[in-house]
Amino acid sequence: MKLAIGNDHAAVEMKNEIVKYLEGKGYEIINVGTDTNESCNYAEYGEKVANLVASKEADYGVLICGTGVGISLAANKVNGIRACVCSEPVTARLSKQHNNSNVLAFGARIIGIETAKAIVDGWLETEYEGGRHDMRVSYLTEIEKKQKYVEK
Ligand SMILES: O=C(CO)[C@H](O)[C@H](O)[C@H](O)COP(=O)(O)O
Repeated sequence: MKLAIGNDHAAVEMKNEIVKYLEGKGYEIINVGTDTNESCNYAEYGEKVANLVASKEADYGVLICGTGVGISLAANKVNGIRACVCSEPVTARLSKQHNNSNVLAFGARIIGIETAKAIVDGWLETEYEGGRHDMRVSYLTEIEKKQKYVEK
């Protein structure tokens, strides 16, 4: 399975640990950066990962910033992306099971590395359940198609 991973300056160290952890489990990683502690814009990295997932160049995406919020907001601007910020594994599992999330986000300034690993494991191990959730998830795509308020 191919995973795209991106982060801002707040999460370089945690990203590196998560990449090492996931590579050790056999996942193929596309690291879009950033790889320096220089202050940057989380939105660029959220966008890069989201585009890799939307284009199917990656199966899933993992995003880390200070809180997970800014970078997930950016990812959710890309059509087809369902990015969820999670600070514990139960929400991460349910975001896949019920919401078919395709991007996982969390905050390096909010959780520790062991919680981050548990979140990633729970999310990657869980399958989308389908059934009653299908029409709800499909409606998210319908919202994307109906957009008419374009901010200039
Ligand atoms: O987008 C965020 C807040 O939701 C992230 O936590 C960023 O990493 C954060 O805003 C960066 O803050 P900094 O003070 O510029 O390091």
